[in-house]
Amino acid sequence: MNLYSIAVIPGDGIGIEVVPAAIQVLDTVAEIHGGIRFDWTHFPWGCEYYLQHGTMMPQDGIDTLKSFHQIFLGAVGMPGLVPDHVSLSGLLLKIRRELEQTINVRPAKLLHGMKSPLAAPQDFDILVVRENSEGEYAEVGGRVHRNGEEMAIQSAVFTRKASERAMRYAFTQAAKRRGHVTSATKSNGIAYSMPFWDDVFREVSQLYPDIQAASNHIDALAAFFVMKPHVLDVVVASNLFGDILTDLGGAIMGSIGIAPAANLNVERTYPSMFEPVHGSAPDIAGKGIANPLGQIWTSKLMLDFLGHEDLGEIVLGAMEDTLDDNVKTADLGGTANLKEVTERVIEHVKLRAEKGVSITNRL
Ligand SMILES: NC(=O)c1ccc[n+]([C@@H]2O[C@H](COP(=O)([O-])OP(=O)(O)OC[C@H]3O[C@@H](n4cnc5c(N)ncnc54)[C@H](O)[C@@H]3O)[C@@H](O)[C@H]2O)c1
Ligand SMILES: O=C(O)C[C@@H](O)C(=O)O
Ligand SMILES: [K+]
Ligand SMILES: [Mn+2]
Repeated sequence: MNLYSIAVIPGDGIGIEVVPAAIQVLDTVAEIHGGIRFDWTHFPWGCEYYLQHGTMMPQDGIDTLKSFHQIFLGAVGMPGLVPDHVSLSGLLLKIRRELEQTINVRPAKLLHGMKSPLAAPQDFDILVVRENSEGEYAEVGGRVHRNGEEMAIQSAVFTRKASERAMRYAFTQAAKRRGHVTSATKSNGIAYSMPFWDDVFREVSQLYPDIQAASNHIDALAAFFVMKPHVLDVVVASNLFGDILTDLGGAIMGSIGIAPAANLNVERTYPSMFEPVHGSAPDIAGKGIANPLGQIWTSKLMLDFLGHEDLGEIVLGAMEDTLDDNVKTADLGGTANLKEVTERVIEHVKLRAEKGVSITNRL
């Protein structure tokens, strides 16, 4: 029996609703497999915790997380009660940084049964590799003259090490896919960091002569996501550009509510963290109508990272079966609630397993 100890941080808003849904799916998959089990340990960290304790997580929170295999997180943020820069930097960004989850992997592909808001999309399958440790998110800067003519300075940090690491990861992924990497740049407007990013990209691309490399300015690339997403394979981007492109990726898939993500510690020195692209969605929280598919697809990414790609495939297949049945939440134009979608996904996981779609053959 392979036991995976997972730290669970549902967080805030719909995180508290979608995380248990995905856990149910993972427990079902584990039961069917028979040789793996998940041991879930829940941590009530988030904005409510902050309002009680004055911190988003305990002082030794990071050390606590280090003893787990992986982290499964929902979303962080209650902007009405805690400023976003306080909540995100005290929990989400702190974990990404301190556990050296330097790469954020975010797929955007047209699933069976999904309707894209694009009028006539060709099949697309994009993998965005987002640099996750520095760039525009670096904690360098400050605010001065608070009582007078206030000003703020925030510097972006681009190191060769982190840029190269994200790019190498992107090329490695492209080699397993359609062999194409597009770099998001903005060297026509940002005169130091982006030309540097481009130089590193050129150097790294020379190490992978079989992979086609292209560079596009972020503004044009954003338009490509809408006009011709099918031409893109792997996209490598800085922290901020990757953030923006992946909400757009969710949008062209049909809803940000289905977009998955993985914050990877590629060296596996510390746990990685699996959490969907979307946030805590305060506008729909507590109503049981959030789309659980982003969190469920995210659980597939965790299965993949744990080496159970066959199980991950079943989960994604069961999601597509559910969409094909037209069992959809309101963000997808449907009338089903979170519970109904989750139950249908679980049914399809079981059906796929019964049909022997892959589990037994591949064990
Ligand atoms: N990784 C994270 O934890 C993360 C990511 C993004 C935003 N946030 C935080 O979440 C809060 C809200 O941010 P926001 O409104 O900019 O982004 P958001 O992703 O929470 O919501 C944007 C829109 O998408 C909808 N949506 C998102 N997920 C959905 C789902 N699963 N099902 C159905 N609809 C869904 C919401 O209802 C909303 O209309 C803020 O505090 C923000 O900082 C956290
Ligand atoms: O900016 C961030 O990284 C927070 C959130 O928007 C996300 O995409 O995870
Ligand atoms: K999230
Ligand atoms: Mn985002």
